[in-house]
Amino acid sequence: MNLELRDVSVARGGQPVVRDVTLTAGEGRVTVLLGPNGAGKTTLLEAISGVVPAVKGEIELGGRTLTGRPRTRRARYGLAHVEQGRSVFGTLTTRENIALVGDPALAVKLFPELERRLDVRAGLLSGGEQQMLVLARAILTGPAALLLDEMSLGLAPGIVRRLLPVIRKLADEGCAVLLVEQFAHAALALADTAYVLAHGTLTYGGDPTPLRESDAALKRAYLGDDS
Ligand SMILES: Nc1ncnc2c1ncn2[C@@H]1O[C@H](COP(=O)(O)OP(=O)(O)OP(=O)(O)O)[C@@H](O)[C@H]1O
Repeated sequence: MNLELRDVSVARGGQPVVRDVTLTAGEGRVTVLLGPNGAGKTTLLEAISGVVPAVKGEIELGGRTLTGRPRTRRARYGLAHVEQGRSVFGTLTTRENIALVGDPALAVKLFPELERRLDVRAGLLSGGEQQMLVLARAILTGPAALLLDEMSLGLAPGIVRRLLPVIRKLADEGCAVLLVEQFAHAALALADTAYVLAHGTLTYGGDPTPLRESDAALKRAYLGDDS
């Protein structure tokens, strides 16, 4: 299913933060959303999953309207959102955290590293292990579209390299992945489509190749300068 946004605007504290964003995260594709701090990336993902309302525009998943629906309904339609901050149930074990949504053996298939940590309290896992746990849980819900918000925050690049192939495989199996990522180069290496958000508006959308090949093009998009 495609995730489609048309002319979406979002406000925070009464101030417009995202303006008239039109984008598609296609089925079976990794779509990356880049942009400087404070550009509105997190806010846009939150509007898609229903954490905050959109003040304007349409959001659809597989042709079904998400706009105006409660979060639970959006999840039933197949949308999953991994928010910033690696929220695990710290006092439950890794196994218990996974069992809330699915079979721990399937999570271990995705991330064999979790096997020897299954009976450890999730709060005691490393940041990288917690992120694997959070990602595995989201994948086990079988999402049609997955929003990922800065999974790599505070993680070593090696761990990020470990997570990205799992995301690629998920997309190859048909999921529409929309990835917000601060490691622009790592994200672009994976991307089928790239968007750049600067000051709340899109400054780039389409083939990631020019951004991959030219730091100057990437910088121009980040600055919102299309001269
Ligand atoms: N809960 C909130 N209340 C009021 N303003 C907010 C709130 N959350 C974010 N903002 C403001 O909205 C703007 C966009 O923030 P947002 O977190 O969406 O950007 P971002 O691109 O995800 O940045 P970062 O990479 O730093 O997370 C910023 O100016 C921020 O200060």
